[in-house]
Amino acid sequence: MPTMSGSLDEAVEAIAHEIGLDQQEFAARMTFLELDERDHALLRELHGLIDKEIDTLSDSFYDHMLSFPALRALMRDSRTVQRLKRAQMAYFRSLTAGEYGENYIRERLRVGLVHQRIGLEPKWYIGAYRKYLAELIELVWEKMHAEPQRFRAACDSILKIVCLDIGLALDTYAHADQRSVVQYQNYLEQVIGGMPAGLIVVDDSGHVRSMNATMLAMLGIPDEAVDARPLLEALIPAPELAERMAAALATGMPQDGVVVAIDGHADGVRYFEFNIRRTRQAGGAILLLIGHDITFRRQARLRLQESEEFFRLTFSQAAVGIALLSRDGRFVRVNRKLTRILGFTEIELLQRFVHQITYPDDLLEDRALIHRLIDGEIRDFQRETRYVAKGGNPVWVNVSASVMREAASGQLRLITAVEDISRRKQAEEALQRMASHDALTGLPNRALLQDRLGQAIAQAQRAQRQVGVMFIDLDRFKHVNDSLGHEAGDQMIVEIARRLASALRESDTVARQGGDEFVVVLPDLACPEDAALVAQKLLAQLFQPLVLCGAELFPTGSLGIAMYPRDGQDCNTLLKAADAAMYRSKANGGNHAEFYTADMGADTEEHLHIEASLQRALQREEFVLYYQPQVDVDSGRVVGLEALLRWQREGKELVLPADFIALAEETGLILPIGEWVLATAMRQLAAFHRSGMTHLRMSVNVSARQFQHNDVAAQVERLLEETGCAPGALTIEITETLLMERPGAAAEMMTRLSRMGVQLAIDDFCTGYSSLANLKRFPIRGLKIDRSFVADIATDNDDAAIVAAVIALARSMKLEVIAVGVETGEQQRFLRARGCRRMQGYRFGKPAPAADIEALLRSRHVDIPA
Ligand SMILES: Nc1nc2c(ncn2[C@@H]2O[C@H](COP(=O)(O)O[C@H]3[C@@H](O)[C@H](n4cnc5c(=O)[nH]c(N)nc54)O[C@@H]3COP(=O)(O)O)[C@@H](O)[C@H]2O)c(=O)[nH]1
Repeated sequence: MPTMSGSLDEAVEAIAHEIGLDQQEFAARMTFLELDERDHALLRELHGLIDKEIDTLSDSFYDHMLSFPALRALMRDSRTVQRLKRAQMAYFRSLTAGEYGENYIRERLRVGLVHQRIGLEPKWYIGAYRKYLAELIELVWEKMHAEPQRFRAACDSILKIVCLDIGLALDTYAHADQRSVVQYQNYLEQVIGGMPAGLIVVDDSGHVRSMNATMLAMLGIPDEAVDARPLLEALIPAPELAERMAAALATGMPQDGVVVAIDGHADGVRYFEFNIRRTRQAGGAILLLIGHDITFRRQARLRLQESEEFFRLTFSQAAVGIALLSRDGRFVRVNRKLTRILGFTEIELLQRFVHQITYPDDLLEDRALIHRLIDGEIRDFQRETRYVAKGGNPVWVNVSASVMREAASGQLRLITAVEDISRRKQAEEALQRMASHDALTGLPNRALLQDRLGQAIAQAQRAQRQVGVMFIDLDRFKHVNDSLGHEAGDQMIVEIARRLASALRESDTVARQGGDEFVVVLPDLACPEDAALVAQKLLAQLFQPLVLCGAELFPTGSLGIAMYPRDGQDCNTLLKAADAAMYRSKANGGNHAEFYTADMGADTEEHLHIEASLQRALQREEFVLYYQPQVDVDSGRVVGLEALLRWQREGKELVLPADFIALAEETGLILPIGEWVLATAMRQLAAFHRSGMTHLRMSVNVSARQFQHNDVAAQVERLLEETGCAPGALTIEITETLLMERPGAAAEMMTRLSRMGVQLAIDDFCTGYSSLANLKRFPIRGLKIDRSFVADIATDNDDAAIVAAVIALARSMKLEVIAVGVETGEQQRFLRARGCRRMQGYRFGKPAPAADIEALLRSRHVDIPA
């Protein structure tokens, strides 16, 4: 609603000016009312008579006024009534005061203005004048009834002044009212012109009466476009709008939300929404159309719908689980994928908190991250963690989480994407297992063993305890492998692994080192005796019957024990110590346990040193061949030579085979070394033959390992070709053990050699207890009687009997026989007496370099002592 600006005085001044109420006008009004100085004097006289009664007059006047509810409503409280009464009394007094100058006029205008402002309509205050006049005249009558002429004159004066007052008040009232209407119209125009909504006023024939600036702008038409009162249809050709306008006109019902599309705008189709109201005016009904351009709102709503649909589809069909959580972790919304990952229904999940489905071990870390997220320390996080599915199984998931504020509720929400990574984790675990476990037995491998041993040491260090490390090597496993085949060997390893594992505690570790070697770690021991007890238990567990390929075996093992901290402070030292102790056990016959002692350490170091030196020796050509003569004692002729390997280390004494052959076999270096021996011996034999000693034979030792891993037959074939050596002059000496361990492979190789014309002899005959049946299977040309028997034939009846039997056996099988290690005449005679003519020993010549041997050979025969 408009309010009058400026003060009451200013408004009074303005009204006086606008209605032209100056001195002249006032004087004219008084003249017309015949109000002159005589009236002034009479009223002044009257004023003196009634002044004291004015208060009573005022009271009864107000009693009358307050008996009308409409007037009572204007005088809200007693204070207002009192204030008005005082004003009224002042007015009554001024009316008869006889001073009717500028102040009097202003005061009258003020009264009229105030009445207009408070809404006291003229009917009330004219009525009030009537009441007031009636009482005043009665009062005057009381004072002047004795003088009727004077009374009549006084009444006339009172009427004049009251009429002057009424005229002034009515003029002011009417003018102020008119001013309000104008002001209100201005106000409305400003409101309508400035309102953000468009407004169209349409008459009942559909012509536009007016349109506000906003609507003109919305439609993109100039002001003049509506001057001629066009049909609205021409400006907005929309049947829907016309229809709804007709309905509003006919029924008077508001028509809201009428959406109209208007084409032809530079920026494409625009959409308007109208609310239609019918109102009445002089001359008939009119329609008010209040319109809004909803193009952007509509587009925004469509986009919102689109994005909501997009989100809904993405959420429900996502390939990952998605969940909205409240800040305390309650599931607020979940998608289908998440229910599938966890096996819970949507309802079940919405009744749970995320911590209720988190794997207990992961809970602490998950919670900490969620708190940091909620506290704003981090914006998001990603973590691999475990949830617990409905059945209780843990499920590995990759969780990506961030926070958002929900638009509708303003609540903080956690939004999480949950990817099921169980299969990847399983694959990783399988890979990890493969990397840390032995494929055949499933036992921890070397890498994991190192890890477990490291942990056991650290734990024992903290708790002042001891750790037992055991190295176990199966006895004669190679024999099983070679004789029963690799499959049987694998079965045996698996069974041994099972036996060892079943004999140990959960906290112990048994690992496979490779081949037939196992390592056991016993953490948290009080003393070495505890380890000894476990060792006995393990050996007993091994020594249980095992049936492989129909054969019953009783596996045994060589077991070495090292103790932390006594024998070493770190993994490697302890493993080496246990290994050395195992070797000692093996050297002492196996099937028992040995604790590590300091002297074993020295052996081990020496072994390592020799191993490295052997490798260098090959490169530096430090190996040489010595040759020992083999003589026919009857003729005294050197019939053959045995090539014997020597290691000439720079600046050191000659090293004999006993000190390095076993190690060379263990490390595999025997393969290149053996090949070198064969080539050198054959080359030397060819040289001797070329120099005329064509009767000479050459024996070369070939170890079992060479037979297993090198194709000796192929090597010999090639070397025969290369060196020009006569195959019939070459004898390959193999050990009896080789025949026993790999009879099949040995037979095949020997047959090939034999077909080339190469002869074969069994070295160390009788040391391996090979069966006669075996001998018959192989293309053997000769036997060598080991020097260990020869040494004691004079003193040991058993040895003498064995040697005699071997010679007899050889003769009966038509095999050549040669005795080695003949040093004395007694031995020579004994052997000769039993029928052995060929001998080798210091009695006839020690092994010597080729050059020295050549001199001996040139002498054509050896001096055979009697
Ligand atoms: N695979 C290979 N093994 C080889 C090779 N060279 C030798 N060997 C093996 O080493 C064993 C020991 O050889 P060596 O120390 O050379 O001893 C030989 C003779 O020196 C020794 N002998 C001969 N007569 C006597 C004697 O009267 N007294 C005595 N104390 N020792 C004597 O015997 C060894 C020869 O024996 P054998 O081989 O059985 O004929 C040797 O036995 C081979 O196994 C090689 O190149 N490759």
